[in-house]
Amino acid sequence: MTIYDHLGGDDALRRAVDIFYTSVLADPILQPLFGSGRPEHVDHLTAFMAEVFGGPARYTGELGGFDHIVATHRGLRIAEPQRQRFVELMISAADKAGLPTDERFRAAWNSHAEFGSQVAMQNSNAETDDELHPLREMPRWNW
Ligand code: HEM
Repeated sequence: MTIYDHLGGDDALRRAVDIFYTSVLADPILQPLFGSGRPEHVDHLTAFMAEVFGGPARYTGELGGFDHIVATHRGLRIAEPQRQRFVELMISAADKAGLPTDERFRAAWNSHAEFGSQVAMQNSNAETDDELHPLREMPRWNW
């Protein structure tokens, strides 16, 4: 079974991402990066994470794929305290959304947040293509 199926599929993932995004927009450290928010963010982040966790590849097929997510983060200049807060809110969204609590799933969820936020932060601060994170394709999380 994929991580995506284990966590409850699209409904459960979307619920967690929705809670996460609401908490981001209410957070004094993160909100300045996100402004007043974008209505499509929850859908796009849900699609991205679904694909990473073994669900449908809609982010690659319909939403611009990996190159687009790199481009979106470039120039944001994410700082380490913002990256850490992002991870904390992602972890707490899993609790609030009632996602499974088994250690194996939570380790996957948390490590994805940690890794993805490192990639996003590096790409957000890259001034040349050489400074981008070496990851060049959608990551895939497996058990
Ligand atoms: C696991 C780590 C991350 C993932 C999976 C991720 C994913 C995404 C996705 C899917 C989008 C929307 C792009 C689109 O429209 O297709 C996005 C946009 C954005 N992300 Fe990230 N991101 C991550 C980390 C971060 C971090 C650490 C920050 C800042 C602390 C950040 C800040 C932003 C901002 C400001 C936008 C643009 C606003 C928007 O499109 O709503 N991201 N990210």
